[in-house]
Parts: sequence; C-alpha cells; structure tokens
Amino acid sequence: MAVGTSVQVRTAGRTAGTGGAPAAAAEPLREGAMGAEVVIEGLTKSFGKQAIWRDVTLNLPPGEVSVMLGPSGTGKSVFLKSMIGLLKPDSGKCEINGVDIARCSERKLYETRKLFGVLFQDGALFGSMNLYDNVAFPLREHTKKSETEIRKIVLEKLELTGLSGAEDKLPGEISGGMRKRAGLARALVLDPEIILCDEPDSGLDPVRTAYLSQLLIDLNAQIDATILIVTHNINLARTVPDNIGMLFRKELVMFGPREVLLTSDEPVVEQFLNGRRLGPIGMSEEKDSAQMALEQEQADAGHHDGSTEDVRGIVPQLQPTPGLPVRQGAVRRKDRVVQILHTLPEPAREGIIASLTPEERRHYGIPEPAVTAGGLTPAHRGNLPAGEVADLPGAHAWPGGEQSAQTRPLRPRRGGA
Ligand SMILES: Nc1ncnc2c1ncn2[C@@H]1O[C@H](COP(=O)(O)OP(=O)(O)OP(=O)(O)O)[C@@H](O)[C@H]1O
Repeated sequence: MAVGTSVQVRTAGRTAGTGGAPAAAAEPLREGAMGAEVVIEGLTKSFGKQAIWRDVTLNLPPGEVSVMLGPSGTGKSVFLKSMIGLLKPDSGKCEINGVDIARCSERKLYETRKLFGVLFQDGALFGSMNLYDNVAFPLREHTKKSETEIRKIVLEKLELTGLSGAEDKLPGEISGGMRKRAGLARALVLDPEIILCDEPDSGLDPVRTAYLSQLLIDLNAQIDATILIVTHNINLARTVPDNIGMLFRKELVMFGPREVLLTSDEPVVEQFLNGRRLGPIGMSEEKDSAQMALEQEQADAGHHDGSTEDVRGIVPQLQPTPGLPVRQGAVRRKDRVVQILHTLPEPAREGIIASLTPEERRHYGIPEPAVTAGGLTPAHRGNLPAGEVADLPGAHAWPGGEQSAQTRPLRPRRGGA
C-alpha cells in the first residue's frame, strides 16, 4: 500500500475515509491542548566563515500551519535543526513556552524537545525494526509506559496515518510514501505540540503528495499542533499552510499570512512559485546581472524559460476531511489576520476579505468586497519590497491586548488562547 490508497483518518469516535460523506464535525483527539507558539528573534547561523542566514525573526502562531520555502542550499534544514537545538545558532533566540532553545541548559533542552515531533526527509526509520517497533521507539526511550499502553498509542498513530495492518513490515519492504507516513506516525507518538516536516513530499508522486497534504491538514484539525513544513512543492505550499515564509540570500525575505506571499510580485517569489529560470535565483542560488540580462534576452527571443504555467494568486486552502473537527488554528488565525488587515498589502487584504463568509464579514464589521461576487478570489498581485514583509506585524507578533468589538473572536477559543 502506498500513500493515498486507503488513507484513513481517525475522528474521536470513528474512522473516516478521505473521500467520505460529510458528517457532523467530530471532537478533536487532544481536547484542551493547543500547539505551542514558537518565537524566533534575530536568529543567525554560520558554519565557520560560511554564513547560512542572519537575523531571522518570525513567530509560528500556535496551532497554525506554516511553510518555509527557499532555493536549495538556503539553509532550511539548518533552520529546522536549529529550532530543535540540534544545531546551535550564533546569536538570536528561539523560544518555546518561555524556554530559549538556543541558550537553555541540557536538561531544559531535553524536556523541550519532547514537545517536538520531527519528520525527517527520509523518514529516518531504523532499517532493522518493523514499523511497529519504529513507531514505538520514542515511547520506549522517553516514557515509562507499559507495553499495553504503548500498543494502544502505536496502533492509534498507525491508523491515523493510514498504516493499519503494516505493523510487521520492515522499512525496506514498503514504498517511499509509506515510509514517510511511518515517520509521521513516529513523530506523533509523544503527542507533539510542534511538528516539523522536512520535505515531506520528496520522492512522492503528485497524487501521493496531495494525499499527504490532506493528511497534514487532517492531523492539524485533530491535534491542533503548530506545524512547520519545509518544502519545494508549490502545490503543497499554495494549498496547505496558513502562513508562508521564504529564505533567500541568507535572509528571511518574507514570512506572513499565505495571502501575502501568494500575491507578491517580488521577483524571487514569482520566480520560485513559477519554477522558471528567469529571475534572481540561479543554479548556484544567486545570479549576476550579466547572466540575468542574457537569460532575459534569450527569453525575449522566444527561448523557453522552464515554467509551464503562470502560477499566481490565491487558491482556496485545503480544509479538513468532512467529519473531522474544525481547525482551531484556522479559527484563531481568522481573528489574528483581521486584526492586522490594515497593515497588509492591498492584494493580500482583498484575498483575506474574500475568504471570509458574509457572516464573518458582518461579525468583523468588514464591508462586502466588490470584486468577489463569484466567490473565488481573483488572481491578485502584490508589490512589497523585499525585507518589508518580514517586518509586517503579523510576521513576528500580533496584537494581544484589548480587542475592539469588531475583532472579538468569532467563536469561543479553546485552551485559553
Ligand atoms: N553540519 C554542517 N556543517 C557545515 N555545513 C553545513 C552543515 N549542515 C549544513 N551545512 C551547509 O549549510 C547550507 C544549507 O544547507 P541546508 O541543508 O540547510 O539547505 P536546504 O535549504 O535545506 O537545502 P535543500 O533544499 O537542498 O534540502 C549548505 O551549504 C550545507 O552544506
């Protein structure tokens, strides 16, 4: 079995297939708990004389899904490793529940790491252990749970990731997609508040990637964990996250609500989303101006620039499979982005407003948009100078204090958020 052939997602009281009929929303699996917020400020990392990135500042809002994009070699994996303390940054902080991962004691680091579930690129499974033992490993290592308790948790996570029945298989006997899902099952056994996924789609075909995308959204709906995904997959980046960031030229070019990056006409963002050669990104990350001019000349003369379609604008975000709980992160996000709406570039603002229902618009006191009668947001384009987006209030923090009547939460918040 490979990803997607029979992905089953667990609801509180039953199992629902991804194509199942709509049903009443189920209760979340992890009642009351909410993913941790990750506060990153001025994070800088180099290896000897090689600067990787500097002054990276962003917040991962609790329970929201974020994606980090960036050309190969820009240090995305190094960023994930720095977040869990596997690599020490030169300066800056990465704070989780008040603990600065970059500076804390070994004991605190050990404790805080337990909040993380990490899906490594290759699944990082032990080749000599079957899937059951691989998934059980963190529980046997880090908890004092009995084998009966472990069995219950392992079978639950295998079911959640669509791997029921494959317990006895060795990693070498299953497909790449199944290995990814087994890695995800193992990342989930300690009930993580934060899930980091390093290229979860690598090596998967487009259909299996689509199923994996749905699985990540469904997981988020069920456990309300904060999720950060590093990926090169543009479909995934356009449809899954609440927030998108991009690393380029050793800096965080942007990080903020998905609508900002998806409507940006920053050359580096446009080039990356469209997968074309024309633009500032070259084979060795950066291009000089002579090379850029030459490529432009060739394209003007009709030479193919590598892209197949013009990808721009906001597409609808994936929703949890019918029957699963409402994503609490998405509910909180709505309140958050409405509060910072006035700070966002116009195309992003329009996109967010267009994504609200008439009831939500009334609740927030936002007038009906003139351009969205057809329902779907038009392909907006934004214009935000590099560096400015990362400075958006929503990129780093969001107003916490008093809320006006217009920005009161739409629905009661869970877990004291
Ligand atoms: N432990 C290390 N020691 C020295 N250099 C390292 C180490 N880990 C990573 N690097 C360097 O850091 C840079 C960024 O690597 P990283 O793997 O984070 O890039 P990436 O953006 O994840 O790339 P890709 O998209 O290709 O996976 C590379 O030049 C790499 O060689």
